[in-house]
Amino acid sequence: MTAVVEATDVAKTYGETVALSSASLSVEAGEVYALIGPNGAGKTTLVRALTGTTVPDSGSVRVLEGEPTAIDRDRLGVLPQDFSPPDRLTARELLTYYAGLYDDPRDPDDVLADVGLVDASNTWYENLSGGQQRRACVGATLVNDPDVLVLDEPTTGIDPAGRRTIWRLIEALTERGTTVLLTTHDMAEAERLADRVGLLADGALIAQGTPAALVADHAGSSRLAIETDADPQAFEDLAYPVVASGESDSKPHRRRQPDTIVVQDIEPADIGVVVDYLEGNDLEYSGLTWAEPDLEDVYLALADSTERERTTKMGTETDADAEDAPQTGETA
Ligand SMILES: Nc1ncnc2c1ncn2[C@@H]1O[C@H](COP(=O)(O)OP(=O)(O)OP(=O)(O)O)[C@@H](O)[C@H]1O
Repeated sequence: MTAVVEATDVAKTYGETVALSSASLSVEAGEVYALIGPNGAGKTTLVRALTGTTVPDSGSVRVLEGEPTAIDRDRLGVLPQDFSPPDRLTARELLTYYAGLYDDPRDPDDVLADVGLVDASNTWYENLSGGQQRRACVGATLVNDPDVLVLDEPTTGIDPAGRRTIWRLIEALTERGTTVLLTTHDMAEAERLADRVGLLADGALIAQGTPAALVADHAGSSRLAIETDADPQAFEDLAYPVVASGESDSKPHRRRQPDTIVVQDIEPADIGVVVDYLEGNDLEYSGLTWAEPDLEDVYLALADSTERERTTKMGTETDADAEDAPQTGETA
């Protein structure tokens, strides 16, 4: 397989902020690779390094086997996160304008149809809804029928139906061999579209793999959530691991909701065992929900712990700063 998009040990610092510490990834021809990770993890910085709009402090990037700044622009489509086209162009004029930048562009009306904007084609960009604007921006990346598509949060702000339009579009493109690197906060999007997912946290790729492999390695087991006010100790004799996860005490302003007991490692065929246990022990419950682990669980297992470490560290630093700061009545 040929690496079409490649980052090797990319590092980038802004002042004291380490945006990327050492990030390496490789996207093969025809693959969809999704970068996920918390706000500020470095996703956009990596995308910018890969598309030549920022220069890494160290490490190397290659796109279509060349420097990002030297590649044939006809072959690349890039949607920056903050892409902001002129307000007083209609959706059609916008795509026509971008189509005019290429030697052999697609028909802008076909692209408008692809992104579901035919009915809004004569509306000024500034009067399109937020989701329609994002669709127009996605359309602008498609006018040159690129071989490589880099999309930084393509579906942010787009409604669920529109998101599916964009997903189907990306799927159709990949069927024709387009290579796609995208960033997203939508785990369903990553799970549906991506052949491989990379999880960035604090400037480093802490996990990469197919969604299925990441789920198998990091997401834990299938589980059954029981909505009940029963005492967690009442579940001690159940033959499965059980954890209590109640929020009602921490949100006293809300109407009291039942707490949740989560039974882990349980397959659907064994739900009856739990129901029998509940009934045999007179434990009242208002709902049962079984769930398979998914990419969101991977995210929560890996990124949440780095987020907690970061906030704990920030809290410690703030405490230390407060100790260093002059006390009331002291002079600096
Ligand atoms: N031009 C810049 N100047 C200063 N700091 C920057 C700049 N670009 C990014 N950063 C910082 O680098 C870190 C990584 O930012 P980046 O935008 O790459 O994160 P991200 O993962 O894309 O976040 P989000 O999910 O919120 O879009 C952040 O702390 C950000 O504030």
